[in-house]
Order: sequence, then structure tokens, then C-alpha cells
Amino acid sequence: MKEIAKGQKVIEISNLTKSYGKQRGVIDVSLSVEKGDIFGFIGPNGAGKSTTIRSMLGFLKFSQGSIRILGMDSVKNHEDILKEVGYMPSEAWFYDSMKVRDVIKYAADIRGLNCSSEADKICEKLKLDTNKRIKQLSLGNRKKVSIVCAMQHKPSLFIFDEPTGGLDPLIQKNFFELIHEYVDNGATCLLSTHVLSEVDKYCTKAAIMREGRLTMLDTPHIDDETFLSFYED
Ligand SMILES: Nc1ncnc2c1ncn2[C@@H]1O[C@H](COP(=O)(O)OP(=O)(O)OP(=O)(O)O)[C@@H](O)[C@H]1O
Repeated sequence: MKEIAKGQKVIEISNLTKSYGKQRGVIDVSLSVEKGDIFGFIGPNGAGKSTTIRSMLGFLKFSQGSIRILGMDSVKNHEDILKEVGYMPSEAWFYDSMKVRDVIKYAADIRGLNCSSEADKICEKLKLDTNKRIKQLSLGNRKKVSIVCAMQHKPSLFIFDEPTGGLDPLIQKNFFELIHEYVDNGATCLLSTHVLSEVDKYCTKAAIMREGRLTMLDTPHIDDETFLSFYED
């Protein structure tokens, strides 16, 4: 795990603007996330959350601004950043005919790591049957495979894009227990979600995106009415 002192910035986005041709992506977004934060990232469909996340990881070219992740430049140090990050996209794609345990091992092999004992621990906690083939899995169980792939190498920074859709309530609880365990051991977590209770219960800070622009919330502990008002036009 990359050494970063508590309270130091793990994510620093300055004036990020990204367009898709004439289509708005995000506009002048600035954001900082400190070590130890569980940061809730909320906002309506199409607001720009995934665009921000993909820009952070160097998967998208952006027109203006700069991003530093764990002190590294998101464009120049794209590959070094990926080594330190556990990213779970909102939709993951796996070879249907592969067994779950082979997918998980393959994800560790790509990193040149043996993560088998950590992977076993996570699979047990999430109740994931690793003998099944991907094509035999329900939506929720596929999500679990993505979670294991994002967690097993014990990254310094977790970035989860809507991780809990399809997970049953017990598995959701177990997922957040795992996050807390990693954060207690020095990790940081950015969580894009549409679920208010997750933000209220688990996040230490939160920001909302609307129409490509980001605003920090004073507190992640908000009531239903306030939360829903963020989604109204
Ligand atoms: N590949 C693309 N080409 C063109 N426009 C895109 C592309 N990807 C995203 N956009 C546009 O960028 C804007 C932000 O989309 P983004 O996917 O970042 O939103 P989001 O907040 O993650 O939404 P959701 O909650 O639905 O996942 C939207 O207007 C979307 O239509």
C-alpha cells in the first residue's frame, strides 16, 4: 500500500472539464478526498459521476484541469495509479464460460500478485460460490465477482461505481464491513451511489453532481426529502 499520511489528499481534482464532442460531460469540477475518507458521490443519472471517475483513472482524455491520485498525475502516471487503486465499474464484463475462481485469479495475475488468501476471505464474507461459471450467476453474484477483483490486492484507494445494486441486504452490510476494515488499515474509498442510506450510514463526506457540476455537501447525513430534492429539476 502506498504510504500517505492521514489527512493528506488522496484525490485532488482541479477544474476538470470534459466534453464528449458537443455533449456536456463535466464542467469545472474541483474535489479533494483525504486519506481515511469514505466519500459519497451522488447525483442524478447523467450528472457526470462516471465521467469524473473515468477521468481520474486516466481512461478518458479531458480538455481542461488536472487530477492527482495518491500524489500522482492521472495522465502521466496512469499505470502506476491503477496498481494502487481498486476500481469497480458500474457494469463489469467477464468471459461467460470462465469459472468465478479463474476470473478472480486472472485479475490477480494481471497485477503480478498472488491474492488467493485475501480473495478467499472476501468470497466467504460475500458468500460467493467460486466454482460456478460466470454465465450461471445472477446479477448480484456477478457484482460480487467485480467487488472481489477490486478488493483482493488491498489497494490504497477504492473507487466503487454503484457497487451494491443487486446485492441482498446482508451482503450489502458485509460489503461495508469489509470497506471499514480496509479503511481502518489505511485505505480510502470513493463510492458513487444512488442509495441515501449508504451515504448516511457509511460515508464520512459527500458531494453531489448535477448537470456536470459538483457541490460539496456540508454533511453526508441528510434526510430523504433533502436527498430527493437533489434529483429534482
Ligand atoms: N461515451 C459518451 N459519449 C457521449 N456522451 C457521453 C458518453 N459518456 C457519457 N456521456 C454523457 O456525459 C454526461 C455524464 O454522464 P455520466 O455517465 O458521467 O453520468 P453519471 O452521473 O455517471 O450517470 P449514472 O448515474 O446514470 O451512471 C451525460 O450527459 C452523458 O450522456
